[in-house]
Amino acid sequence: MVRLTVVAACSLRQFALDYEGNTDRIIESIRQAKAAGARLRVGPELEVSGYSCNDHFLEPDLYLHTMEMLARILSDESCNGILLDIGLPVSHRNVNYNCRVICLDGKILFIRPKMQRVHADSLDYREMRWFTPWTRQTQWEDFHLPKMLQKLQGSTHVPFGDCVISTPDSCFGAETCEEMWSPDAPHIPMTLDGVEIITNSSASHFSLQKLDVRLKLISEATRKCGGVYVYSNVQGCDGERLYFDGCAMILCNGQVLAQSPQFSLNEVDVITATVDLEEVRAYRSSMSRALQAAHSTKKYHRIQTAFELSPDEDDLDSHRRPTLPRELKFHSVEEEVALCAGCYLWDYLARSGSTGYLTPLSGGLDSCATTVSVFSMCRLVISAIEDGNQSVIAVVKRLFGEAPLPKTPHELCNRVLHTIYMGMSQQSSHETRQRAKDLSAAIGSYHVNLDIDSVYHAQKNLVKEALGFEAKFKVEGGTPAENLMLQNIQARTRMVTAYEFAQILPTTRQLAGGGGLLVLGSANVGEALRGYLTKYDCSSADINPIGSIDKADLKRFISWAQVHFEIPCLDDFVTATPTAELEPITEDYVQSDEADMGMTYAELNVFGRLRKERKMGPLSMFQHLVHVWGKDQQEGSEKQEVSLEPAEIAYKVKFFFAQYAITRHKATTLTPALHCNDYSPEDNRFDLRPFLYPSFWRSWSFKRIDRELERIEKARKKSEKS
Ligand SMILES: Nc1ncnc2c1ncn2[C@@H]1O[C@H](COP(=O)(O)OP(=O)(O)OC[C@H]2O[C@@H]([n+]3cccc(C(=O)O)c3)[C@H](O)[C@@H]2O)[C@@H](O)[C@H]1O
Ligand SMILES: Nc1ncnc2c1ncn2[C@@H]1O[C@H](COP(=O)(O)OP(=O)(O)OP(=O)(O)O)[C@@H](O)[C@H]1O
Ligand SMILES: NC(=O)CC[C@H](N)C(=O)O
Repeated sequence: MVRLTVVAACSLRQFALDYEGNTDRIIESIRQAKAAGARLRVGPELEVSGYSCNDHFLEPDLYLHTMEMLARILSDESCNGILLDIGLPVSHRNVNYNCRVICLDGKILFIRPKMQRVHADSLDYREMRWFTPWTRQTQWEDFHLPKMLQKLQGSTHVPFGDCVISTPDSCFGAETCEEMWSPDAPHIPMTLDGVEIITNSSASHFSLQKLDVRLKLISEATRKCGGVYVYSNVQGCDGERLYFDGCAMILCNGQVLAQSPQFSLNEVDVITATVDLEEVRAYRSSMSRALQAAHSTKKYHRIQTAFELSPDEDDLDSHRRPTLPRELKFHSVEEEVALCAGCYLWDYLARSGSTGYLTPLSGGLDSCATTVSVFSMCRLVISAIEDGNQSVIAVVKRLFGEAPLPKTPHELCNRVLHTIYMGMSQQSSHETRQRAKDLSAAIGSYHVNLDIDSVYHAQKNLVKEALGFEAKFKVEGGTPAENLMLQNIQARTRMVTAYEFAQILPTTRQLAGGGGLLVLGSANVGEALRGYLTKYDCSSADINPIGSIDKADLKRFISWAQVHFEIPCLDDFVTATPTAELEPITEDYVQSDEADMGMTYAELNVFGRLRKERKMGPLSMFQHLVHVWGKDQQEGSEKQEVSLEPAEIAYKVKFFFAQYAITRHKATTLTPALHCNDYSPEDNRFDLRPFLYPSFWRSWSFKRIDRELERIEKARKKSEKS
């Protein structure tokens, strides 16, 4: 026996506060879902307002406008004939909720608010600041419709609460994003109460290799409970540092049936799958499950509708077949960096209305990675143009004016990307200057090669003239203060010069589109964590596509791009020693990042993850690393490359925390960075900490490390004696 139904999940390129654009995309997705024969369409979380409205969620205007947009969808007859699960914020009895409105044929069936304890509120989410969770499981009450909806509804109230929908042939229930991630996930009591289809409306951000976790959670849910899972997500940059990586999915009993692209420039991606509800019933028919279901006390109020999910005529339709399981498509870290940064940069360019980008290109790996991210964007855009993507074409037309549309990524790159090398005769090597030139030539960017010596000397002379003091570099016998001042003149001059050229280049090149260029930053996550950057230098920019990515991943990305983007000169960037080139190069001295920082990029990665993701203070980090990096590694454990004495580890941990505390103030002014890693130290959104610390050297936690070190060394001596 079969009972077939077609369900649809969407990835929509929503944009915070773009009410009309968002509604257009919702209606288009409904149209596409219907055209594919779907009986149920699920959209992303808060799709009408956009997810990242932040404190706008506290404004009554927003609730008015989302209701106006809902009225537009309900009164659009082309949206009839399909069950709709739409995400929007709703104010109920003066309390704001993050809701799903379930509708059919121009009427609301019920409103389901996001539930107790499972509002997204960690890392980069702040939902509890704007929304109140619905705390009463399986309970509901009447929602008083605003006047504009009363007419359409033909009544004044609809149910509001933790209910499910019962159709003549099945039952579906909604959980919202984070709810699935929680140990108390609603899909468990729902499925034990006979709900066969779970819809999930998400705004789930991208971070490297996270898709695997997401998929595991959904497949676990349906493998354990049986059932169909229809997962929808936002796509693109909706106005914040987060990139939402789409990838709508439909699963049945733990197997993937359909997946939309994880990285695409499409406005609307709709996927559908034909599922056999009888397979769900058969999967669930075990005594153990039946006993648990019988014991479950959570019984959901069922909102009845006469609308069938699997009309008989569909089963008789000889064309309709259940969708076969498939493997989910995953990308490697390198591909993820290329695609995510490329898509994000395109959204930023398109939505900011800017004319293009400018990258200060130093010949080092980081600014190379930022530059190649823009080239990746150009590749994605050209392929979207070839696919006839109208929204992309409209933006490219704005950028090209009367000129014909570009045919290659290089042509597009020449129009939108400007690279600028700002050398100093004594400090800049021929190699870095040449690498910058070579990369620009390989990707087609508009390149400027200049020297900033005259500005540097003018600045330096201010001190000489005003104070009668001639500052010297360390290698010339200067003090650390002099050395720093001279380095920072260069670093900050580069920032001013970058903005100057970003402002004027579109005029000198007579570019269409108006306005200036956006300046891109390229400080990586390790440098930000260690504070190895000059405050308000060229690391200060408008947006930083690589700010939450570590050096090792950037290296992998560039090595990958060398092959896949066919840019042979990238090899030179990967093999070069990272250097700031702020101090004069002499016969026996070349400035090096890792020597300056007193730690390696690899160590910074470890410290960063332990500090943020594993929530370790100095003492726990020391204790943990003694196990991981220590000489006495556990038998049977994977042998680590590092093998250090406890005293060396104690020193490294202390040194890291001491430097971190001294330079933490720089995190307050970091350029907004595309979020790719959950250990990003950008304190503006992800990592809320003080920026004025007492000295760690005299701290109680460091004294505790000393005491612990003493204990370890005593224990070791004792065991050596015996
Ligand atoms: N607690 C506090 N709260 C708020 N602000 C505080 C502060 N302490 C210092 N400051 C401010 O911060 C300033 C010190 O920071 P900053 O000016 O960055 O100076 P600083 O960190 O001392 O030096 C920058 C270092 O970054 C290195 N570097 C590495 C790689 C690249 C680049 C580059 O520029 O390309 C530079 C450069 O070699 C140098 O060693 C102080 O002069 C003061 O204005
Ligand atoms: N000679 C230069 N010409 C143009 N831009 C520069 C130059 N030196 C530094 N910059 C810019 O300033 C930023 C910070 O400088 P820094 O020396 O810290 O580089 P970095 O973070 O090590 O990056 P990279 O690996 O690109 O050199 C660089 O990412 C780059 O954008
Ligand atoms: N909007 C949400 O509830 C998202 C939270 C969830 N942890 C995620 O990253 O997907």
